[in-house]
Amino acid sequence: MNPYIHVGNLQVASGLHRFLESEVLPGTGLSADKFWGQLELLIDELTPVNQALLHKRDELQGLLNQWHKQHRDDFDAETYKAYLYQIGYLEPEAEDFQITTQNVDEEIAKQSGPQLVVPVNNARYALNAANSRWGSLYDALYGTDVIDDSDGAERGASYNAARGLKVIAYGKSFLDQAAPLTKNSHAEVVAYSVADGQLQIVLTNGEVVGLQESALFVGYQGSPSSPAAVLLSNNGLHIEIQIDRHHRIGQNDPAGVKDILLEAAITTIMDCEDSVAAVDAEDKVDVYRNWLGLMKGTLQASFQKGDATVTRALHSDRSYVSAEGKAFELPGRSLLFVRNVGHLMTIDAILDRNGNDVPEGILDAVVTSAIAMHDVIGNSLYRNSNKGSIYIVKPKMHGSEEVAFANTLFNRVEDLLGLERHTIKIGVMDEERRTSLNLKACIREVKDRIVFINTGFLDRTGDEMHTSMEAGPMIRKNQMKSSTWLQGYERSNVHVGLTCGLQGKAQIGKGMWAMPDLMKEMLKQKNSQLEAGCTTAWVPSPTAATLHALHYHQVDVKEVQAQLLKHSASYIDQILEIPVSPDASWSQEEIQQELDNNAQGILGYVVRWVEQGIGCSKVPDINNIGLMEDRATLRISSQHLANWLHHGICSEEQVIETMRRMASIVDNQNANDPAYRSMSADYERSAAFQAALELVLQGYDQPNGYTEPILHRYRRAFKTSGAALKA
Ligand SMILES: CC(=O)SCCNC(=O)CCNC(=O)[C@H](O)C(C)(C)COP(=O)(O)OP(=O)(O)OC[C@H]1O[C@@H](n2cnc3c(N)ncnc32)[C@H](O)[C@@H]1OP(=O)(O)O
Ligand SMILES: O=CC(=O)O
Ligand SMILES: [Mg+2]
Repeated sequence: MNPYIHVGNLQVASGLHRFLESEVLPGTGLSADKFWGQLELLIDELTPVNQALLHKRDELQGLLNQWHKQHRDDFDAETYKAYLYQIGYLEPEAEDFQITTQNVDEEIAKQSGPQLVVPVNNARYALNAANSRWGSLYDALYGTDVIDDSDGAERGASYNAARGLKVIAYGKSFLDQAAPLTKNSHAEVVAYSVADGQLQIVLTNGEVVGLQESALFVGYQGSPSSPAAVLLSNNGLHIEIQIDRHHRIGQNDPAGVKDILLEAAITTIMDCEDSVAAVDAEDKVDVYRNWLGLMKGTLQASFQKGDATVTRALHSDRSYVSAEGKAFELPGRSLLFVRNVGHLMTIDAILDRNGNDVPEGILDAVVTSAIAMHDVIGNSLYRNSNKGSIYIVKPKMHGSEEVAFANTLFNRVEDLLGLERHTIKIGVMDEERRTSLNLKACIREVKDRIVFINTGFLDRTGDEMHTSMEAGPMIRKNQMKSSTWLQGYERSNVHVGLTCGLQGKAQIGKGMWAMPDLMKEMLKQKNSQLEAGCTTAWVPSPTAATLHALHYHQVDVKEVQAQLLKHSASYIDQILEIPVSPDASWSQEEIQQELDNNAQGILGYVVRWVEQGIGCSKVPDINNIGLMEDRATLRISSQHLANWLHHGICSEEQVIETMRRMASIVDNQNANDPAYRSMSADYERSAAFQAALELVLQGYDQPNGYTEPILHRYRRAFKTSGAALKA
């Protein structure tokens, strides 16, 4: 436990105090005295506002519970809607406006491409993510199920040439789609060269051809007659054809192509929130220190990979010669956002004048912005924002008052740090029902600093269930994605974003692909997000970013948005359609299957969260498909069980029996992890098991169905008593 240092009326955990005074503030031009003094004022003034907003959430939830209880047998959509207006849950339609955000980097304002999310406290992954601006298409194809195993093309311990041939064929057909030749195929090319500013391409039959659209050729590396790389640009994303006739792949390729490098994760979210388990000052400093390393460009991670020790650092920019013969560079790294936590939690890293924990969202805003000042003022080995902006993603806000509060907080942080107004930009997660319904009013509150809206459909599904908990038993989890409310929410988000003028100025983002191993399926499905008008969509890994980049070569998002802008619509009625089952007529087998699946996901995730401090895990579902689980997916599973329990679809005994049975399965799944503690050995003494059970049995009472309060409590207890429990 960190002892506290008294600064003014604040008490600051000594580890955090040391970190701020000796690592963050030096080089920013800020004096520690001024920093602490201003922080105290900010905490004094904004904490009560934050608390009042949380109080309003509870009040509204209470009113909704009551209304649904009274109208179970006579639900009427119009009466319901009128009531939502009456209690202020639905806000009056905001007047038309256009956002006016300035100094937004091209990656956000102009380029459409994948957005990667990564737990920032994992330096190895965070660096990998930052470097995922470019990804090897050949590696991404070879290593995933996009290439099938038939005809001797399985993945094995060593390179399989049969699989390699399929990869190369896929890569060349991608080039034919993104940058077609005037004749024939990239598969028939024997040489790429540059002459008179044009790409010249020699085919196997000796014919010299060019690109159908010659402007797609934008540069090269090496000599014009025998380039080491040919750089193309399509739909605003770059493609680098890498040539090396001595390389083990290039030597067997007629044109010497060894790889196709794709511009992939254009932006990355360094996550302090749902993929991270940070419950005290010590954890928060770990989170912040990696963000500092990224903002100063100094972060490194050393780890064992096979027999080798790898040291990973940030990549530098990439150098090319343009078609006209001028040297130029392209960014080597993804543009970084940082996701702060929401308004809900407090943390004892700092105690206020009354000795109370401070709101964690306030702490995050101050510290992550102070850290990002190193980038803004040029204290960094590499530049993140060329426009001098700080990009913060703010999650889990409910309605426009809460967004206005985030705006006030960011104003205050700018004043504290001496930054120009609106240096701190905001990405608004549209992931709570009250925000989806009032999105226009929400955007209006931050119209001078907004740089994205994003449909976080996972949290949003959790909120959907909790908000309407009393309306009845919810449909099964896997039916949610095709339900009316969710379709309406996705469409509405794009529509509202476009009408508020986000195109060309800010991202309209869509949610996570949560099946990290099913890349073939992702390639089939995830282009639909672009066809629905988003400029970016979330991926869980660098490999997924590289593969998802293919979609942006297929779909011209600008064109899609131009078409969508021609239509006006309101989706409120669709969003308000509550996903309760009309008859709840599931068989006992179906019910048990749903319980098993939810319980397995909850336990598999919670056990690593509570006992190992891992905030994002790949957990097999009952069909053995590895799912990305984070706090948002936990919110869904726990709320779903809580809802069925509340409505008597299952009993408490059945939940406990299911959880116990699934705990054994999860134990077996983790059998090879030496740090793992069995849950089934002693359910009563297993902190993870008890936390998982409480998330369900007490799920009804959790604020908005959030999982943080229970997770934090158990993790903190485990951190102090864990050693004893392990013995
Ligand atoms: C609802 C929401 O809020 S979604 C947003 C929160 N979710 C996320 O941030 C998801 C982030 N993704 C992850 O944490 C991981 O991909 C997981 C937990 C899903 C799977 O992790 P693992 O089981 O370790 O993945 P796997 O073994 O397949 O791959 C590991 C490799 O991929 C890399 N990797 C995986 N995910 C990421 C990532 N998000 N960013 C960077 N690198 C990554 C690792 O660096 C590692 O490569 P290395 O050995 O070269 O370092
Ligand atoms: O944060 C993303 C979500 O889906 O929730
Ligand atoms: Mg979320």
